Amino acid sequence: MAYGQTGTGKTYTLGRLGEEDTANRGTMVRAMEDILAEVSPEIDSVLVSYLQVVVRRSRCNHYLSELHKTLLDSCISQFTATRDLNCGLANLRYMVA
Ligand SMILES: Nc1ncnc2c1ncn2[C@@H]1O[C@H](COP(=O)(O)OP(=O)(O)OP(=O)(O)O)[C@@H](O)[C@H]1O
Repeated sequence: MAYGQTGTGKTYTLGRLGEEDTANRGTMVRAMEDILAEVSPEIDSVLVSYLQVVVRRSRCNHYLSELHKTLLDSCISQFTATRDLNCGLANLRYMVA
């Protein structure tokens, strides 16, 4: 999990692929590597979901508690879900105006 102001390095820390040097891989990519090393394609299936929360105003605590309530109530309809059909990655995006 990463949180912070825009441009502070969340994607850099979590998502770098490290295509030229594996030492540069991000945390999320390393975790996926470990998981995929343990699965058998014949018998296992792996589902990946990704939740992105965008808070546009400065009253973060108010919106984060709203999000917490939403998650507890399982109001999934408030999320915009997109799915990359090529890789199966689900991107759940919760927008707070
Ligand atoms: N530790 C770091 N070393 C070098 N460059 C960095 C580092 N962290 C971030 N950057 C660079 O800073 C820029 C912004 O980083 P990044 O896109 O990861 O931010 P972010 O928090 O994910 O932003 P947003 O919330 O807008 O998606 C990128 O060009 C990234 O390469």
